[in-house]
Amino acid sequence: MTNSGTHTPRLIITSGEPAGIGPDLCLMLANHSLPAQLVVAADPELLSQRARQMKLNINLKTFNPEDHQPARTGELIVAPLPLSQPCTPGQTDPANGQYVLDMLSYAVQGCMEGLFDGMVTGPVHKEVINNAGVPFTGHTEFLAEQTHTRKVVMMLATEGLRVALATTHLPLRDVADAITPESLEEVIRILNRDLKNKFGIAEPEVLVCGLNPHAGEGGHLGREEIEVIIPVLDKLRQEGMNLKGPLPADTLFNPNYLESADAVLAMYHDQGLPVLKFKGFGKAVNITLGLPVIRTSVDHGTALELAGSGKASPDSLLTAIDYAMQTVKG
Ligand SMILES: NC(=O)C1=CN([C@@H]2O[C@H](COP(=O)(O)OP(=O)(O)OC[C@H]3O[C@@H](n4cnc5c(N)ncnc54)[C@H](O)[C@@H]3O)[C@@H](O)[C@H]2O)C=CC1
Ligand SMILES: NCC(=O)COP(=O)(O)O
Repeated sequence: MTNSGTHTPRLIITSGEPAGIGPDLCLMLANHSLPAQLVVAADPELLSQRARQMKLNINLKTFNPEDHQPARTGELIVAPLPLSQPCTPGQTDPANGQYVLDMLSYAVQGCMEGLFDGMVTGPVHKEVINNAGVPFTGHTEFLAEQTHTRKVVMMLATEGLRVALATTHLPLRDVADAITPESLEEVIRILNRDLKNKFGIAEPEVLVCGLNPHAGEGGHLGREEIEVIIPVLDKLRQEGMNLKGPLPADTLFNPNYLESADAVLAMYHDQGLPVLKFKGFGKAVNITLGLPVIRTSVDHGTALELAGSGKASPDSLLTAIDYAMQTVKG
C-alpha cells in the first residue's frame, strides 16, 4: 500500500557513489523538515563515519515499512545495504560498484511494488561501475531496463527552463545514427504527454533543436533535419502538437524563443545540458519521463573532492525531492 494521495509521500533516496558527496547530502537531509518520509538507501556504517567526519550529530533509524512517520529533525531513516569494502571519501573503489547498483535495484523494485511512492537518486560514478565490470551508461538507461520500459526521456528542469534530450549517454560519433524517425517520434510523444500529465500544461509548446550547425543550413551543413527531423515534426503537428523547429541550437536559447516555450528538445546531451546547467546548476532537477515510477535526481555528479568536507550544497537534492513530492501529490 503506497502513501500517495493525501497521505505523506514516502520517497527512497539513493545515496549513490559511496566515495562521493551523495552520503553527505543525505546526512544533511536530517536537518530539513519536509512533508514526506525520506528513506535513505545506504550502508549505515558509511553514514556514521561520514557524519563523524562532518561533525554532524544524527540519529540513524532503521527503515520500518509499517511506520509511515517522517523522520524528526536530527534523525535519518535508513534502508541498510552493506558496502563490499570500507570507503574513504574521495577514493572510488570498483569493489563497491555492485553496492551502487544493488541500491538502485532496491529502490526501483520498491517503487514498482508500491513500497515507495518515488525515488530520488544521488550521484553515481559511471566509470567506477564500468570498472567493476558492469556496462552502465546512466541511471536513465538502467532504470528503463529494470522496469522493462522500451523508451524513456531525460529532462532537466530549473526555474524558467526545461531541457529534454532526444539521445542520452552515447559517444558523439553515434548520435546522428541514433536519431531515427521512430526514436524521435517516440521521444516527442513521451515529452508531450508528460508535460501535459505531470506538469499540467494543456498544450505544451516545444522548441526542437536541429542536429547540425544552423539546423543544417538547408541541407548544406548536414541532411538530418531534412530527412529525419522535419518529417517527424510535420507528422506530429498534424496531430495538433505545438512544435517549433528544427531551430539552430546556438540561437534557440534566447528569450524571444524561450518566452512562450514549455520545453526545449535538444538532440544530444551536450547540446542542451550546458545551457541548463549554466542557468541553474545546483538548483536543477533531472527527471526521467516515460518511466512507470517517479524518478528525479540531482543535477550534479559525485564531486569526489568535496566528499566529507561538508561543503557540498544539498540544494539540487532538495529540488529533486520537491519535484518528486509534487509529482506524487499530482
Ligand atoms: N546524477 C548523476 O548520477 C550524475 C553523475 N555524474 C558523474 O559524476 C562524476 C563526476 O562528474 P563531474 O563532471 O566532475 O561533475 P560534478 O558535478 O561532480 O562536479 C562539477 C563541479 O561542480 C562541483 N559540485 C558538484 N556538485 C556540487 C554540490 N552539490 N555542491 C557544491 N559543488 C558541487 C564540483 O566540486 C565540481 O567543481 C562522473 O563520473 C559523472 O559520470 C555526473 C552528472 C550526474
Ligand atoms: N548530465 C546528467 C546525467 O548524465 C545524469 O544521468 P543519469 O545518471 O540520471 O542517467
